[in-house]
Amino acid sequence: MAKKSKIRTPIVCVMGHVDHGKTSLLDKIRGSSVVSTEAGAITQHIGATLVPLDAITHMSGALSKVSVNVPGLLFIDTPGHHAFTTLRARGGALADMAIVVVDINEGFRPQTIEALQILRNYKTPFVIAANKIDRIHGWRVQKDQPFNKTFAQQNERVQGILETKVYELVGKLSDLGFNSERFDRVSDFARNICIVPTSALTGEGIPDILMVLVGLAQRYMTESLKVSADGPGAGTVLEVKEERGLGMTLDLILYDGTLAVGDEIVVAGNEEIIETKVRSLLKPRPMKEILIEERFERVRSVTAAAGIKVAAPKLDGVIAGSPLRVVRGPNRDEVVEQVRHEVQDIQVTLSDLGIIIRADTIGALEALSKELEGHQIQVMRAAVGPVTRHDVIEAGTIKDPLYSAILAFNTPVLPDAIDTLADASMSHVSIFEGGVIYQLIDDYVEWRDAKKQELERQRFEKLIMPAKIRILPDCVFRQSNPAVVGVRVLGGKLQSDVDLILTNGKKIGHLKQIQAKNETVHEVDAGREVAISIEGPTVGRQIDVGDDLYVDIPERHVKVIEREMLDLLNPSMREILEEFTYLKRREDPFWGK
Ligand SMILES: Nc1nc2c(ncn2[C@@H]2O[C@H](COP(=O)(O)OP(=O)(O)OP(=O)(O)O)[C@@H](O)[C@H]2O)c(=O)[nH]1
Repeated sequence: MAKKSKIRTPIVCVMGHVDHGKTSLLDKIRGSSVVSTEAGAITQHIGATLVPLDAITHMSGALSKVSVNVPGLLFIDTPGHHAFTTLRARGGALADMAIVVVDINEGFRPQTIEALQILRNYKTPFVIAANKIDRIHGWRVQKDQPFNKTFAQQNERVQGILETKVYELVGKLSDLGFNSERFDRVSDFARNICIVPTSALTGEGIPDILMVLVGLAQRYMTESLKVSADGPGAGTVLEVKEERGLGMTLDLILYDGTLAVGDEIVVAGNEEIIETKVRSLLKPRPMKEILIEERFERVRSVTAAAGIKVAAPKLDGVIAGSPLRVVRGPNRDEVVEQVRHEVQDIQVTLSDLGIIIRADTIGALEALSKELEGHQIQVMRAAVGPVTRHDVIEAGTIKDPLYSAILAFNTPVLPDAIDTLADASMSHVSIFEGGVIYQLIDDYVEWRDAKKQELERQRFEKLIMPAKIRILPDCVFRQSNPAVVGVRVLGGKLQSDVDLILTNGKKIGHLKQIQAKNETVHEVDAGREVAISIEGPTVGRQIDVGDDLYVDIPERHVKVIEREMLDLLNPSMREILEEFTYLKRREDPFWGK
């Protein structure tokens, strides 16, 4: 089989909402190794599980008349979005394909939608496992059977429920812009996403989901899965671990070429690029040999795709998620440059003005930034690692307060950053933490919108509003210094601390205080009668009983009100504003424009 094709095993990641069955599905796939001897055995790799094609065809009862040259499937053992986004290969996702697990009884939940958005961003083919079909009331379990066999055994009512549930998923997917169908009705994988009803508990539908993945890989990925079997290896570091008797080791997923003992390799360290030589390659021992003292089995070389442990000198400081490349031939410098480039090349679009984002790995940062881009939220700085004091200070000095925020995805906030945040001068800065992208974004958007409203309200409060008043007869309480007179608010909203003019435009003085029923008030609406004190004029000279006065709104306030806040004015205020600007624009048509 390996000779027939130069196509490598596709790498698969399982995603989905909490408790919908990701781990159980992986366990079931792993546990299916108890297949008859003629089928290839499922083998445990480091950080991954290999299911050979023979085992898949055997399980599904599918005949090998379909010419398949995908050698099998390699499942990453860690399920979830985070594994998907964090594990990268050449700037894209390490996983070639994904299973999105959905509890058929619960339907789509936030993380299901998030998984789909991530897969769409990465353009990764995927299949939906409509899981927990055995929970449908009245379901008759047909252990480990392909879907069509078990479906045929169900009564009409149960079949009907399953159909309805599947169509609910089809509807949801359609809302999100995906065409989908139950897998056995799909003829064109390019047009439709396959929904495979499964039970991770009973194994029903598991053979089908494996077959659909093989089909997807076969049809759409054969180009990208081509490897030169003896070409230099390329992989992604899952973890850096110290192992007894071996020293520092790397758990690696090799996704291209081969890796052999004695190969020169290049990986990225915290501070620098590390060049070293493979001392040994280790695989987990099969379960049945568990009594043998040594936990690992040594191999001379591995070919992609595979999960393998690499022991080598100088591995201290290697970053999880780092690329690993084999140097073969004279291109050493080129390979070093490639590794350096891949680590530095964080594909995040940055703006001069925007929020600050932090994440635990390069891949996670990139995923977060892609989502933010989708929400049209600008990012000013993006970095791997915990939130620092410097981040808080930087967020505090951003000009637009709506961007004074830090999003920390799967990464902690350092104690001195928390201290700095507590400082009064940083009270306008917020940090949002979490392990779920959509939640982080929702939290930020909610905060931003509330802040925006608050700022608008404050601005509105500071603006001088239009008002027109008339000095009433028999209510002159004081002639001057200041003049105190009774007035009726003819229209608009009268506020204290404003300048007044006559209806001919002549400046009169400053309205200092408003008294309504012997109490000082800051503003009164149209129709009310109040006493006001005016600094400047003398009653009987500049003003008199029966005079109408306007509040003299400064030109720049008129600009803001007319451009942005007209909707917020009531009809009476709008009417007075029109009269007032008409008066002003008689002399200067562009006044306040
Ligand atoms: N009846 C039934 N129960 C299932 C099935 N799949 C998973 N479960 C149960 O659902 C629960 C959650 O399953 P997990 O596999 O832990 O779900 P998960 O998606 O990995 O959850 P997290 O790791 O917490 O995100 C467990 O109690 C499982 O036994 C299924 O197909 N049928």
